[in-house]
Amino acid sequence: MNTIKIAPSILSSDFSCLAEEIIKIDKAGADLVHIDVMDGHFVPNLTFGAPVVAAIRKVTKLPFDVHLMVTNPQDFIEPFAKAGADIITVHAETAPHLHRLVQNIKEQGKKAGVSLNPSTPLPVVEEVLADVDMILIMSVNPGFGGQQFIPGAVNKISRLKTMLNERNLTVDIEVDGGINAATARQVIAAGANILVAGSAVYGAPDIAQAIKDIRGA
Ligand SMILES: O=C(CO)[C@@H](O)[C@H](O)COP(=O)(O)O
Ligand SMILES: [Fe+2]
Repeated sequence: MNTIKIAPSILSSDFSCLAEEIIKIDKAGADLVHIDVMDGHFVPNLTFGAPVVAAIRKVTKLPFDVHLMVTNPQDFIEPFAKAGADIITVHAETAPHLHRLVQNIKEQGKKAGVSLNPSTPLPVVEEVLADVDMILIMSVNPGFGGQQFIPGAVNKISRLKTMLNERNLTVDIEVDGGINAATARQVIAAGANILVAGSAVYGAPDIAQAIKDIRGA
């Protein structure tokens, strides 16, 4: 659990050459490809659908970390699973039947993640902690890349880590939004082990160095 994984978000990549942008992070040492799926409803933006994921599945063997920011995640689990997702994360705010959704993801043979917006309290996931593979703590309000890190995420990660330790559970803690070498240091110290970074990776002059700096923070 101590290995830090870096998941560059292709939201910050150049969509006109998406395949090359993914090959670039693969060669630069990324551990996962973070794919932000936005529906223009849960969040004010539109991004990728399952056909895009199926198309880019051909260009890399890196695991696909699909972050579903959609109002009706139950309709998208199977399409994204079939398209080649490895981890499927749903937002707790979109899911009155969160336990069922987590089971649906696992029935597809995929790892199940649950995400929390900055304003959503941790106890919302307490009852599914034993069922999930990953909790994604949002450190920005979802919808856009390039936003500023919300410092309250650090304490939230620490409290989640304590909840997991108390229950003797091994669950990945992913953090997403405003991650760079400086904020990475804080979230790693708090207990996060998967770090999403969009603009800090794709906006860097040397992508491999940026990944190295975040991992080593
Ligand atoms: O889910 C989201 C935004 O909603 C993220 O995955 C962003 O794409 C992260 O971008 P940076 O904050 O790292 O630029
Ligand atoms: Fe994301």
